[in-house]
Amino acid sequence: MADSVASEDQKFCLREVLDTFKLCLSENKEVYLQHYVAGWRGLVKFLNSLGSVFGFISKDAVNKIQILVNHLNGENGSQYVTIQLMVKYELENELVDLTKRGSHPESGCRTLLRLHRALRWLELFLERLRTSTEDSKTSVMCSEAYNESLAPHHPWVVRKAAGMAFCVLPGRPAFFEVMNVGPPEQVVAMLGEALPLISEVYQITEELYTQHNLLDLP
Ligand SMILES: CCCCCCCC/C=C\CCCCCCCC(=O)N[C@@H](COP(=O)(O)O)[C@H](O)/C=C/CCCCCCCCCCCCC
Repeated sequence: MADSVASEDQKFCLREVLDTFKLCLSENKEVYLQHYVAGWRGLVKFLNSLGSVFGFISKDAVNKIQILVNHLNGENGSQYVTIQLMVKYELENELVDLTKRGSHPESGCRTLLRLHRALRWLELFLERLRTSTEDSKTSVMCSEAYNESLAPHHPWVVRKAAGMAFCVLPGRPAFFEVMNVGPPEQVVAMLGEALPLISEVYQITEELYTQHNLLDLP
């Protein structure tokens, strides 16, 4: 019984991730960090269900999620409720390494930037998935999205490892099944619902980081 509860808990559900991203935005278009990291946690469940080849990616994502959770639960947690507050607080208190890595390797701003770039990958990948046909290859869609988003920020060795992992991605039918939504038409409909939300969260973060010149944090 305990086992089946645990495995249900670990099971990915696209609806859950969608709901979490809906909760991300406040009325004033601020991004709640708690829901942002919860969205990533949900996505990592998906990644984990694809097998150990993706372990190095999952590990990095979990590590970054944990850094942000530690900020949220820390003594200055109230400064991390939204990413807008986080940016203001960390910049005003000189808690961000702006030009080279130094004494703040785990700043919220730097850590979130890595996930923010990955969110762009997700947006591009899901859009390809949404408009794909039955015989489209997930590995191709995934690597195209990766090349347009994360790859320019990764060293050769990471790009190589990521490329090898993409090659073992399951085909579109199996992929849709893991999403745990229902038949392909429903998956496509739900992707259509999820994408504008993900895109809005991405755009708001992008504008905030642009305003503060934070898009190249080391
Ligand atoms: C809706 C369901 C379908 C899609 C579900 C996708 C699930 C994806 C879940 C998580 C994505 C992983 C997020 C990875 C964050 C990477 C952050 C990053 O860029 N880290 C690098 C830089 O960090 P620092 O060294 O500066 O601290 C780090 O070097 C990266 C290491 C690991 C490799 C990252 C490769 C990322 C590939 C993203 C595609 C994931 C493929 C998933 C396949 C569905």
